[in-house]
Amino acid sequence: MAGIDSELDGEQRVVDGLYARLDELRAQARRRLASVRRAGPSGSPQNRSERDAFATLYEDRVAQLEAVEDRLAFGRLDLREGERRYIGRLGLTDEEQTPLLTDWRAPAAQAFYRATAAHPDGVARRRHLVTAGRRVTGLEDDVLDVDALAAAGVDPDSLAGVSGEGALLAALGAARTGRMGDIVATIQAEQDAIIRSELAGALVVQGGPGTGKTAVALHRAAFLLYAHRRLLERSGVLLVGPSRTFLRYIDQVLPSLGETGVVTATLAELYPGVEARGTEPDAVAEIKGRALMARVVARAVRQRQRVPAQPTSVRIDGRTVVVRPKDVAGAIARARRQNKPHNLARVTFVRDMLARLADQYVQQLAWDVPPEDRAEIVEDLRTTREIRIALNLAWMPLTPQGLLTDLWTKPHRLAAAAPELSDRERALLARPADAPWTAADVPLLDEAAELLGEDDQAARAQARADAERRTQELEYARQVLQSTGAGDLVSAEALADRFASSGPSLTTAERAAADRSWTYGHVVVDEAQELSAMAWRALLRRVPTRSLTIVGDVAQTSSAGGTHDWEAMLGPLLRGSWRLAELTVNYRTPATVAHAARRVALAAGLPVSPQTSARDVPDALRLHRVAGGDVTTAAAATARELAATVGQAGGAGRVAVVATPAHAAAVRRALDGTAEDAPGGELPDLEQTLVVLTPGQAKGLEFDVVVLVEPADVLAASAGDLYVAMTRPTHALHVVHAQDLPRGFVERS
Ligand SMILES: Nc1ncnc2c1ncn2[C@@H]1O[C@H](COP(=O)(O)OP(=O)(O)OP(=O)(O)O)[C@@H](O)[C@H]1O
Repeated sequence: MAGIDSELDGEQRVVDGLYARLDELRAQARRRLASVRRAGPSGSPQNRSERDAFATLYEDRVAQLEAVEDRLAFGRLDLREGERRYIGRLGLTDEEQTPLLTDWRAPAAQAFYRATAAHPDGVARRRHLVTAGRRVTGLEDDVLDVDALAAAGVDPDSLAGVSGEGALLAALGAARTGRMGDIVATIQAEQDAIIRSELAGALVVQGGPGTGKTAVALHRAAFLLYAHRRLLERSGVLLVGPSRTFLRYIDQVLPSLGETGVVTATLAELYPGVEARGTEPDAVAEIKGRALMARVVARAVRQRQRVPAQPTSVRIDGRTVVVRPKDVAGAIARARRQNKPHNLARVTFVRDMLARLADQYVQQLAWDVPPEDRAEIVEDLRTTREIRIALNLAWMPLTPQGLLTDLWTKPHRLAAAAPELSDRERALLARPADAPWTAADVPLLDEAAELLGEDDQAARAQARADAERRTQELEYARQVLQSTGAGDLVSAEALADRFASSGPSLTTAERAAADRSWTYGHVVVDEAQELSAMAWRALLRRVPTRSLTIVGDVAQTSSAGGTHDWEAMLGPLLRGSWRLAELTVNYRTPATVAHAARRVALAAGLPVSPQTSARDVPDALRLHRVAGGDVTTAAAATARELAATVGQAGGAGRVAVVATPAHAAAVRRALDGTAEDAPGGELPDLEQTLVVLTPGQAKGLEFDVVVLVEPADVLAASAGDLYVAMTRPTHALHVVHAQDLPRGFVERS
């Protein structure tokens, strides 16, 4: 024991030293920030923008250093050659640039996650440091090379971790807080391989519930930003999640890993300027998500380029010009040959038609028209109302919203554009003109925007001017960095960005989120099985390099437009060019519950991935049959009781009731008397001890205890939903039911 105690003391001294250095760096960044702020609001505009840029820079640095307080250092590697390396949340060096702490993402840290006794990778011992605040409370050693340790004179008594819970099991059993935490101290080898997988190409990560897909996706984003900082800082990383609630659940993870610049969005938010608040039946969303809708939208656009049946004669200054169907057909054909988006090609069409009409006009004059007068004639024709109307009817300028509204509200337009759909399917798509946009409309708007284009002449001139200004700003930023010596904190590019945005300060993330045509350096998609073919098209447009991390589970699919087969969905879109990685260990759900969920999913025919559970918990599956009485009242009572015992001092411990929407509303009423202020609703607050959710809302989340209401009804809606609901708890699943349990729920002996 004395050996362990003195080891603990030794580690405490090291950790104290690391925190001291962290405090020093924080103080330094705060001092720099204060001195920039003290400079006051005077000076030339150039000075001011420089000062603002530095202020933001130091603010970011202070925030970053604050975010790494918890478990700053969590590991140590003793290499065979005798070197010792501490692993932590970020890299630290002393004033002489001697390394004190190695960033977990650095190549030098990789062995911490990967080395095994069979493949020690030069490591003699791996040590996990368990800390509470700044105190080292425990150690756990993996001896990978006994001989090397003995040769180095290590006292076997000083080896820790033979007793006590491992760092991983401690993390898995900890009470939940309603916010996802990082797993940086306990990343497992199969996860690490995915996190550090190369940037290029599309990587699909398939894994059952609780295998760490979300955790891995987030750590991978942080890793890629570290390993490819220059590239990704400018182009940005987009993280797509299934709902706002989910994005809120995970929003602490990246900052705790020192990264704040990732754009997060749901698919419904992907089209700037459109808030998709509407809801619609799954059957409607499914039709809108089909790949053939790309053809429908394209056809709808082409059908707005039309040759009139009759000529239109227009009198102008005593002469007659005729908009002839033959001319319109010729002008349409020429404009189409340009292969430009509709609104841009329209410019060619109009120019061509006006030239033809001007020819007619000139032929009626008794004299030769000089070129400068001809331009005037063209202008007169262009501004003549009847001609404008005739040309618009032939080639209408369109907005994506206008085009789509027309399709949903005018049955004849939809019938013409979508002959592939049945009458019943087209009837399903009909809706009133003032109905709000839905999430499934968003990819269609995006598709339309792509085909329609905008008249971008002004935008292109602006882009040229911006490029010129940028070159100057970059040069200036380089000079500033040279003279201030702040090059260790920021690149010239990042500083130039800050100069450029001295008005409202826009980061790469903000600019990317506001720009439909922004292309990201990397896109991470979570719960990717839910995306429809049209959603994928919209997403892939934002990452032309196809550098993607796609994580999901094809057994958990609940949306009708989603997929149960990665190859079927992604094969055609990525032309077969994607690689698959699988996660096989369930870190969340106790084995008993995981087995029950698996049996139910298999009985329902879902494509369940094989997995093993990292642990089991006694009494993890509890069945409550309600004989007489109401199942939702019984569920509310059970949940209230559990919340009282699960909620812990310090605020940890969470209970969720998961039920169909109708049952969820009833449970909420039973809990609080009114539906309005009951826990849950549209945007549930996951930090409450007790929350009521639908399976869709619970997707991707986890709780200490889950109360599942009437699984037969959940199954009737979607087998994927039941699988999701059953796999949310970290400790226990309580099932409250009046009907028989679905097949597979109870193991037959
Ligand atoms: N290596 C690890 N160390 C500690 N905890 C881990 C590790 N891997 C996963 N976990 C934990 O397991 C739980 C499940 O992880 P996560 O939510 O990422 O799984 P998932 O595969 O996305 O699940 P689902 O498909 O249900 O959404 C989380 O609490 C996560 O922190």
